[in-house]
Amino acid sequence: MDKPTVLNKLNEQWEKKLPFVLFSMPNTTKCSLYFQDNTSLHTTENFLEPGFVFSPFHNAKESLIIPSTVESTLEFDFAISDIEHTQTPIISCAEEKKEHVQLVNTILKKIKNQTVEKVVASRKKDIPLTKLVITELAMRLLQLYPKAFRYIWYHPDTGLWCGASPEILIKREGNMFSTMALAGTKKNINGQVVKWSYKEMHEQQLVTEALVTNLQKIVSVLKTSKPVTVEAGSLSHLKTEIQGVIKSGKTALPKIIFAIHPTPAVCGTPTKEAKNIILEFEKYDREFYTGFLGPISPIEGTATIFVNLRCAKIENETASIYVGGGIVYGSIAEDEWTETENKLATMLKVLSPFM
Ligand SMILES: C=C(O[C@H]1C=CC=C(C(=O)O)[C@@H]1O)C(=O)O
Repeated sequence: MDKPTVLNKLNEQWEKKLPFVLFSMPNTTKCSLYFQDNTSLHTTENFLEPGFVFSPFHNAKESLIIPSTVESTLEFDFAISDIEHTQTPIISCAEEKKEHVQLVNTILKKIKNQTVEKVVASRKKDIPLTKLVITELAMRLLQLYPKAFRYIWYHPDTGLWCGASPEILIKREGNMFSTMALAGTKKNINGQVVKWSYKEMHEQQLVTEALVTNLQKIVSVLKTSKPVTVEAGSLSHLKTEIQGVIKSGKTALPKIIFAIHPTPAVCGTPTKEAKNIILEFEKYDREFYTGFLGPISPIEGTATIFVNLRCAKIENETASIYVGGGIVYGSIAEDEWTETENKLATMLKVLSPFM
């Protein structure tokens, strides 16, 4: 299908307030659009039906799905052309900073008295938009972050979500799977090699350990790489790749997902205690941020599911951008605030023409 036809369909769905999801896999220039001609809200528990699943951070047992059939799928190829790389100044808000610093300090107290070892503290930043052109949003997202998993999801019951995620939760093909432990954040400075501190390496190591421990129950072979530095937009992270073979090829995808979700890259460790702290002390509902999403292939046992990071929700001419960071012993509240400010840049760059 050609690009104008697919973008016209995207526009039509958006104008008529009908559900759709547009996405592109990392390092590809192929873009898919799944759409519905009614506003039914579909859910899935077994992830067997082909489509695009969308799950919240909390209470993710029932995932939303936009089913994909031949009739309800369009695809096009695009070029990574020059796009205006606007740098949007971040307008720091003293009140928001105070709140986030308070949250980080509360978590640091919990770490000190050994209730938890790590908690991911997050917040949302609301930005008024003047106008939103859905096709332009799509093309900016696709072209600005070619290495990320890029998506726009819309359903009248959830509102519009979009993002450029650097993190795979699970990639499965038959009984082979891979995942990654992604944590630690530094802002890229031209020409400088990133140096990681002990605190950042420890913060990332906790994610690797939790993934390995939780996966050991359902896999027969498990291989982990050495941590390496990877770029995600204007940031760098530490990443360990984990690959393996699932004990029984028939193990259902949700079983694998729920063995690891939510990982300490988005929640903390131990999981239950970290999640309770998040639900009690974060002053907002994460909804789909730090949930998971991605396409389930019609080929049984094949799916790539991502973590919903570097994302925003757009509703009533306001974009809410979601950002967070891992807190461990030795974290400094002021630095954690700066890290979340730096993470805002990913979606601010996409949204800048609409602000
Ligand atoms: C929770 C987020 O990032 C996670 C992924 C990479 C690095 C992270 C960190 O350095 O804390 C976070 O664990 C976010 O971007 O909102």
